[in-house]
Amino acid sequence: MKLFIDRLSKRYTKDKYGLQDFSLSVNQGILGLLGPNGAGKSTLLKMIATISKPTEGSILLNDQDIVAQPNYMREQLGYLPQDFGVYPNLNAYEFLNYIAAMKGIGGDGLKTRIQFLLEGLNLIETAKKPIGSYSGGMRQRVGIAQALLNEPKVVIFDEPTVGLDPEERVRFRNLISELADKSIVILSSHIVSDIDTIADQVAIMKAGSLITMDYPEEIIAKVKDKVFEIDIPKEQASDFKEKHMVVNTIRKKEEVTVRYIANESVDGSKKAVASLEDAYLYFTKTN
Ligand SMILES: Nc1ncnc2c1ncn2[C@@H]1O[C@H](COP(=O)(O)OP(=O)(O)OP(=O)(O)O)[C@@H](O)[C@H]1O
Repeated sequence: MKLFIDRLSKRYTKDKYGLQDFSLSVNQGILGLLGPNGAGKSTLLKMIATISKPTEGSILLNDQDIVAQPNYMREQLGYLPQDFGVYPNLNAYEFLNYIAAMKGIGGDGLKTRIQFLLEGLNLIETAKKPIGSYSGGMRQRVGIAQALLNEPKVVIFDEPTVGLDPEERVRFRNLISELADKSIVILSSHIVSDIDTIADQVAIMKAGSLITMDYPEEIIAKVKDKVFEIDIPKEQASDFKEKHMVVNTIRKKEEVTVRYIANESVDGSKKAVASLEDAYLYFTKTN
């Protein structure tokens, strides 16, 4: 599988671009798309999912132009949109069978597949109750299940972990890791911890553009000499925050430990081991 995106742009109004001049190439595995609100993640994912058309540029799946031939993508696609809607009166079995019918999936394997997904997503116990009675996290898991019904070769999840508790996140990760051996999986989030343990590669976006894309360890390496920690009196913390790019502060009894990013450290600081969170902040705040 190979997805190739070349100079893709989406213009919403005369001078409003949701995405501009965006290029990337991915093969099998998990790509984590990170970016703050409004970065253009959903705009990009909708175009890859053939829900919306680019203003400029091309998207090729295995060298096939999917803007001109969206069915080539649709046949192989599993998509969880950000605003996933459900039919509240259907239970999970009925809903998944309905989606399967819409997608033209049937045959002997369907029942087993639905059972496998409901088990993998911890939905078996509630699967016979109407979806309208589910919590937000449970609905999200039904959304994940519907995207995986057809054993897709391209899986697109727009903010999949919204509403999932830590245990469900682990289940989700396990399910996705298995998929990624054979498929291209693209996940978006604005929360670094949702992405960092699962993604093979990470793309950081901001204001409709790709800032950087690489293996997580390579992205972290780019900030490895720029992350520091310093203990300062509590009353100096807000002044320090104004002058430096602060990642977080840990309050102690008398003082606070401030983690910050800078090209040169302040006297009294010690170097910290950089994380993807640090790199994300660095790339989205300085570029
Ligand atoms: N239908 C639309 N019409 C006009 N502008 C839009 C439309 N959809 C998105 N935008 C704008 O395009 C930009 C990118 O939005 P997009 O939803 O792709 O970002 P995002 O990274 O997915 O953000 P979020 O995490 O908040 O969903 C934003 O400035 C947004 O306001």
